[in-house]
Amino acid sequence: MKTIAVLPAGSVSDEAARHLFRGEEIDWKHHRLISDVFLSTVNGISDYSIIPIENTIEGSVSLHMDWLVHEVDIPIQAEWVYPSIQNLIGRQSELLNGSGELDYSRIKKVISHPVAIAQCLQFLRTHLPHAETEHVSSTAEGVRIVRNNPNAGWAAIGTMTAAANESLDVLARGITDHDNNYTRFLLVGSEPYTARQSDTMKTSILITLPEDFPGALHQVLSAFAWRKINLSRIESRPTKKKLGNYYFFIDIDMALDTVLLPAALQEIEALGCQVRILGSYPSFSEDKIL
Ligand SMILES: O=C(O)C(=O)C[C@]1(C(=O)O)C=C[C@@H](O)C=C1
Repeated sequence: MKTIAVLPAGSVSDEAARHLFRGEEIDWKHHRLISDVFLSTVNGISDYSIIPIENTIEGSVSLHMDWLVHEVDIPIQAEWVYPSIQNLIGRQSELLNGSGELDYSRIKKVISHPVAIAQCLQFLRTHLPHAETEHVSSTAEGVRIVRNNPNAGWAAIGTMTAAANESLDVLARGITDHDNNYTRFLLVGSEPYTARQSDTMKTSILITLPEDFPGALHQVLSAFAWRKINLSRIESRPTKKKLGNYYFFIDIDMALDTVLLPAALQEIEALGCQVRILGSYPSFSEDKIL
């Protein structure tokens, strides 16, 4: 049986993980903090960790990308997308006005993961402009805090699963700014993921450019372009070593052993760039796994 580390039960990560591994018997290790999710696999307690990496509305989850690059060295073994459906959760009985209707003005604080709050800004501006927001380590953690603090006038943003787990009410359903709100998740660990096959493979690499080499990025991109190698993402992040120094996180739409790719990477190394392979893995789009 595989052991998999993930954010708490009822988080979007937990729902997404159960979806990818449906039908399999898994020993789930739930952690409050994403750092502990990573470390569980680093320390050999889990076979894999589940990491949310990018969201339709909010973009890349920088903290998680930085952990993947700076703090740990575990390969990516799969990626998949899963819908992030957020709801306003609380205790309805505490929030009714004299006519027995839900009264948003009674909600003083909304607690959730910062990425989930960012996905629901229009709803918050429209219905809860007076409420303060508090960031916590997962949507499920926010729901747990609301459950533990009755009569405080607090609500959380989270999943229907978390509301059911904590016996709270769903005060408003589907409150994200856009309906097509998906999160891309990574499965990291030392063993390849073989439970499902995908006809789409990806390779993620990290490129550090040589200093004082005008046009280096242009030359790197040319190495892919003239071979007609498609890149699905390119993003710069600070190296954290010197102000103004960046590395480039690049997703390539092919497996590492595809004929053209090793030659492109050799060409890039010959320019004096450092290339780190973060993984070569199957990619599952929502219509393939839903
Ligand atoms: O807090 C959760 O439920 C998570 O799984 C984390 C996370 C994230 O880190 O982006 C994942 C997806 C959601 O859209 C919001 C938060």
